[in-house]
Parts: sequence; structure tokens; C-alpha cells
Amino acid sequence: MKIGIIGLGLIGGSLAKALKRNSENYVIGFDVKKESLSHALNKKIIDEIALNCEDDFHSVDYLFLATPVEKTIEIMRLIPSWRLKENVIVSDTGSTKKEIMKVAQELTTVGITFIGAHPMAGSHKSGLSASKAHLFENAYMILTPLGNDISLIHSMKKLLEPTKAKVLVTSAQQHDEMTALVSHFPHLVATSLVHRLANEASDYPVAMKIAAGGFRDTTRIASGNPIMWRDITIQNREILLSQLQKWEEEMQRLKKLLSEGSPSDMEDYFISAKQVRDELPISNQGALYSTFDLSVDVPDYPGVISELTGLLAEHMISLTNLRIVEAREDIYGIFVISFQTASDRQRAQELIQTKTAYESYIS
Ligand SMILES: NC(=O)C1=CN([C@@H]2O[C@H](COP(=O)(O)OP(=O)(O)OC[C@H]3O[C@@H](n4cnc5c(N)ncnc54)[C@H](O)[C@@H]3O)[C@@H](O)[C@H]2O)C=CC1
Ligand SMILES: O=C(O)C(=O)Cc1ccc(O)cc1
Repeated sequence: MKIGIIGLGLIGGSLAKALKRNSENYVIGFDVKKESLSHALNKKIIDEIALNCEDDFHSVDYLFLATPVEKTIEIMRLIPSWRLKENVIVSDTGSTKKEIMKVAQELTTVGITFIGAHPMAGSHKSGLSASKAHLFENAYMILTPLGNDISLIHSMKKLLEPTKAKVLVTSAQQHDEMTALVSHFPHLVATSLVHRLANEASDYPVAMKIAAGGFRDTTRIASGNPIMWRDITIQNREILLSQLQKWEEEMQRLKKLLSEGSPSDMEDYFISAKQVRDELPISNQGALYSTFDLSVDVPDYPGVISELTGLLAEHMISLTNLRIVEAREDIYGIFVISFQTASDRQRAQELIQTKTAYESYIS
């Protein structure tokens, strides 16, 4: 297949790398950053550079827009004036879908087929340098088609096979409601917690320094790309405002509990949240649970487990558990190794950093 990708950042770059796993795929890329284009071509992430979008995508079967979502809408409005194949399928990778699918509906009137796509994987990092061929492995890829064209969904699924993502189909409305709950609103909460810390920093100058693992874990996503999150929150504003209303109600409930509740009411509040959190697919994978976990970002291929366990065994580092984490939504690595002590984990991380190309994280 010939595939065009506009926006060769974290997601567009990762998509290009994943699609190039199929040697029959040919990728033509465009980005406003010229250095990303030349880097992508030199590293064979793409096969060809598009110099002007009006003409240079005329031979592609699929065209993906992997730009911040407001930019995506601007580009979609330009597409009717471009020279494209008659049955090209246009798609995107945007984190919001309602506004994008409204413009997609307009495109059908000029004969352009658009199917929305959103990989539920990524990171707070951005740009081509953070892209990875295996970013989407085992993650959900949500498709939002306009109609019920099974053959269209089937061909998108086929194209996306090299990403090893798990495809889900929903409506744009459902997509935006669900992502508001699990991604967009948590992003606002994380960001507001950082603002709270910053606001108190003059009274408690040492607070920043002592911010421990919990604060860092809860607020990691606040380091995400501000332009990307500006666009997402503006496009999903309505649903986010209703989430904010429900959040305020939850805070009122908490306020009452804290001021009037008994210690056991308080404990119940934590217990019921812990039950739900522990049921999330990420944390019920392993038979054992250790606090000394190391996440290693590796492609999901056979052999990687023995490579890493062999390395640890060679250096006499004992591990207590191994697990492959299935969703990549709020984590970096997919291969999680648990250790009995923090010092075993530290030694393992140093070893993996020096002896392999895999990145590892303590979360
Ligand atoms: N970062 C993440 O974790 C995830 C992001 N997404 C979505 O994917 C899209 C891309 O996000 P990232 O790759 O993270 O952003 P990014 O900032 O890493 O990459 C965006 C790229 O688009 C380029 N660009 C901007 N305007 C352009 C234009 N007019 N024409 C051509 N290229 C242009 C930028 O130069 C940059 O290389 C966004 O819509 C985002 O909502 C979806 C899932 C996860
Ligand atoms: O950093 C993280 O864990 C993320 O939350 C990544 C992410 C960002 C935006 C999306 O639309 C989907 C996933």
C-alpha cells in the first residue's frame, strides 16, 4: 500500500515506523518541520518526502493526518482541492473525534471517505525523536467510521495489522465521552495539581524538592505537549465541562466525608477506590505484586524475555515476577520486571541501560 502521513511527530513517526514493518508498504511523509522530514528519510522511516501536499499525495491509498487536532481540521478543509486518488481513504490519529467527524461528514459530499482513528497509546514526550515502531503494540486503536461500511473497517484493520494494536469501533460521541473520562479530564486534574503546588511554592519553597513518587506519578502527564492539549480540551470542551461539574460534586462528597465522616468512612473511601484501581487491566497482570517494579520498553517479540532474564541471571540479580502489560495508555514500558529490593532494581536498570538499547523506567 502507499500511505501518506502528514505530521511526523511522536504518533505520525511511530505510525510510519510500524507500517514500514510490512515491506510492501511505501510511506510518503510531510511535516512543517523540515529537519523532521530529512531525518525521517535518512533513517528510512519514510520512503519519500512530500514537498507540496496539493500534488504529492496523488498516488496514496491512505492518507493519515497526525497533527494537533485543530490543525487536523484546518488540513481536512484543504483536502478537497488536493490531487488525490479517487478512492483514497483519509484518516487521522487525533485524540478527539466529534469535531473531526463533523468535517469528515462534509468531506463525503465531495466524495472523500474519512475514517477516524485514535491510538490509545503515547506519552508526555513529543516529536519524531520519541517515536517507536512498537508504540501501539497491544494498545487499543479506536476507529470512528461515519457509516457501517464493513469492508472499509476491514481494510483499515488490515492496514493497521503491523501496528499490533487492538482495534475497537465506536461512535465519535462515545469516543469523546470515554476519552474525556480516562484521558482528557485526568489531564486537567494533573495539571491543576501542579498549579496548586506552584501557587504554594512561595510559602513552602522546599515542597517542590520533596515532591515524592506519588505526586510525580499523578502529575506525569502534565508534562505533555501544551499545544496538543490546548487543542484537545478546546474541542472536547462541552463534555469536559460536564466532567468538571461531576468532579465538583465528588469534591463536595469528599469535603463532607473529611469534615463529618468517621475514620472508617474515610477508610471505605480509599478501599472502594483501591478496588476499582486494582481491577484495571494494568495492575492485575502478575501473580505477585512488588513495589520494586521496573518497566522496560521493548517491542513485543518472542526472545526478548529470555534476553533480559538471561542478562539478569548472568549478573546474579534475582527477580520475583515478570509480566507483559497489555495497554500502553499511562505507562511507558510493556515488560515489567519485579525485584525484591530497590537495590536489585537499581542494578538491573543500570545493566539494561548499558547492555541493551531498551529504555527502562521506574514508575
Ligand atoms: N502524544 C500522544 O500521546 C498522543 C497523541 N495523539 C494525537 O496524535 C496527534 C499528533 O500528536 P503527537 O504526535 O503527539 O504530536 P507531536 O507534536 O509529536 O507531532 C505533531 C507533528 O505535526 C507537525 N505539524 C504541525 N502542524 C503541521 C502542519 N500544518 N502540517 C504538517 N505537519 C504539521 C509538527 O511539526 C509535529 O512534527 C494529535 O492529534 C494528538 O492529539 C493520539 C494519541 C496519543
Ligand atoms: O502519557 C500518557 O500516558 C498518555 O496519556 C498518552 C496519551 C495522550 C493522548 C492520547 O489521546 C492518548 C494517550
